[in-house]
Amino acid sequence: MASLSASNHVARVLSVANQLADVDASSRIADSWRRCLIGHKLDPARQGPPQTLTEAEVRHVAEPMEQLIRLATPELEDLARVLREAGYCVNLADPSATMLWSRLPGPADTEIFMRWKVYTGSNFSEAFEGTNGLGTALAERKPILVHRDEHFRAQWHMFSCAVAPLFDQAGRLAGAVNITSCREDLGRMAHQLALAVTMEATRRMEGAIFRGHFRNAWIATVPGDGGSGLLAYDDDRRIVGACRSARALLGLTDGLIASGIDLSRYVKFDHHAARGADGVVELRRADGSGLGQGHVAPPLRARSSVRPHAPRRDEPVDRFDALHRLAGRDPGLIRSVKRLRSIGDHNLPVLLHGETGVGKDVFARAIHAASNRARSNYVALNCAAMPESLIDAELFGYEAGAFTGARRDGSKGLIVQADGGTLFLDEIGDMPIALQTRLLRVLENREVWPLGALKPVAVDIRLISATHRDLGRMAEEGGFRADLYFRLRGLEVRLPALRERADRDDVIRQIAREEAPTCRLSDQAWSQLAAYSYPGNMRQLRHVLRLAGCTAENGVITDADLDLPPFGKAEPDLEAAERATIVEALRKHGGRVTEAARALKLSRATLYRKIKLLKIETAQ
Ligand SMILES: Nc1ncnc2c1ncn2[C@@H]1O[C@H](COP(=O)(O)OP(=O)(O)OP(=O)(O)O)[C@@H](O)[C@H]1O
Repeated sequence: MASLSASNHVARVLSVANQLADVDASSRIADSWRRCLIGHKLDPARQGPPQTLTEAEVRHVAEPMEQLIRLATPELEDLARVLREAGYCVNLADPSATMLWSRLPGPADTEIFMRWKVYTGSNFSEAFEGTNGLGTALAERKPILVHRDEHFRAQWHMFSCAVAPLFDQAGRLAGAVNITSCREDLGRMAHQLALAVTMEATRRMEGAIFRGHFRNAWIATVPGDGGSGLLAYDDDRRIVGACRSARALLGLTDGLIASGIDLSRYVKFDHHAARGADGVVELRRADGSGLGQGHVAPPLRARSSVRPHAPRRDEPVDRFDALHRLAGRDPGLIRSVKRLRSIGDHNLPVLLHGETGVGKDVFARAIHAASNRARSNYVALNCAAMPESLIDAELFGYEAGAFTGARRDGSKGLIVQADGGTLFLDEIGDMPIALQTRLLRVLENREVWPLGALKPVAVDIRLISATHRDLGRMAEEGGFRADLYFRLRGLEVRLPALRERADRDDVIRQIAREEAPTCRLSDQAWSQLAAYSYPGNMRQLRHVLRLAGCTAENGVITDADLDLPPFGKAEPDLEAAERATIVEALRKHGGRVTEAARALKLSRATLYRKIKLLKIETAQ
């Protein structure tokens, strides 16, 4: 098909979509153009790059697919090697058409992919970019070639994309494999061949993903017209998994698989022969009719006795993942997580310090999840929210009839409930002095005396406490027991206010995605969000964006949708202002103290002194 000028292309798209002309575009392309014009209300003449995520955002999006990507990578690398010479770039995208893995071809072709952002992080969903290989294959869940001016937007006409959707071990759409070329010398036929190669490679990826997922099960390969299917079954010959083809071939559903249905109801073969050297077997249906020659492979655990032990790389997942996610790219927080990691499973108390809404509770939960106590209780109490007598009873417990109004059978108390796990005491600075003394005794003796009890109860707890107050100063001034303060701060972690975070923009983007996933931010809205000081920190940002997501029109959050009340103008806080200025200067200069000092017109030594005095976290 000859390349058309942009305006001709627009006229052509309009006539196809309005069914005024019978054009030479295939019916799938014409259907997609109609979806783009009428359903997504896209303009074929619009120009501009695709939406692209930052590195941190890509990491966040890719996280749930980490195991799948790892299992598919060897095949993806092979495909990229085979197609590199022909100038194709190769990408793996998630179901929303965001590229999460890419290999660019040689230097001659790479520049154009970079210029047009055909790389990791870019999103090619049909709803944004119009008809294109990735977006359309994912919308239709079918392989497709979108050749040059079959693209909806004229700006993509230099590219040809061939894409095969990728299905996971349960037959669900997990993403798609894309190959894109901008070589003018390659015609449609060449791209059709490359699409066939890509579809084959994608089937092998699906096999690797299935086998990796069901590595502890027996795997039967069942021949079929539309490609062979994979069935996983356990030692009792109950089906535990089936790939998309096997489901279609044998009529298996999630419900049947979840019920642990017998393999013999679907496939029969000689199990003794299946354990032979090559695992090749004759397969029959339950009614005795032949299915053809198949293959059975034993579980990996069985194979590991004859093979060198294969590393189980798809085993979970770093316990510290949640903490790393919360730390984002803030250097101070990253250092704190490193320190937490280095103390390992030692039962060191942690004191979290930070303003309201910075995430002290979620951070405490993440510390618990990263510890060897993760499977035991996490028990939390907010000391500011209760009167002294109630904290006493809640925390330390009491015997039956210990006081008027007590529960008839007494109460174990939160400390005992947290035995073996973690106790989180929020707003510890508000704990009355008498209770501080009792708590100190618990920490020193590792036992609790419930009110009215005749003997103590031994406990093993990890204590995490949190405060927005300056406990050190309170201890100096007698408002908090100094010995308890030192006991609590085995490790002190300062959670910065949102306005101080070096990765503030990342956090705003991430929370916008979570709270208003179908909206985008206008430039003015973005400027306001980035400049605001957030007295309520993450909690406030979440609320603001949640509300904005509800009021936004046409999927765009504007500044009018943002409820950001003026803050901090009434009482100038000189220390906070100085702190904020220094933090901002450090942020601007990538945490480099010398450069920040120069910008602030201070000597390096003075800046260091102020950093120490104001307890500012730096990357150095
Ligand atoms: N790093 C983060 N990224 C995104 N959201 C976060 C982050 N940290 C906290 N939040 C969100 O901010 C809100 C407040 O968090 P949390 O309750 O842990 O704060 P807090 O410091 O304990 O507040 P308070 O001192 O008022 O009890 C929650 O909705 C939480 O999910």
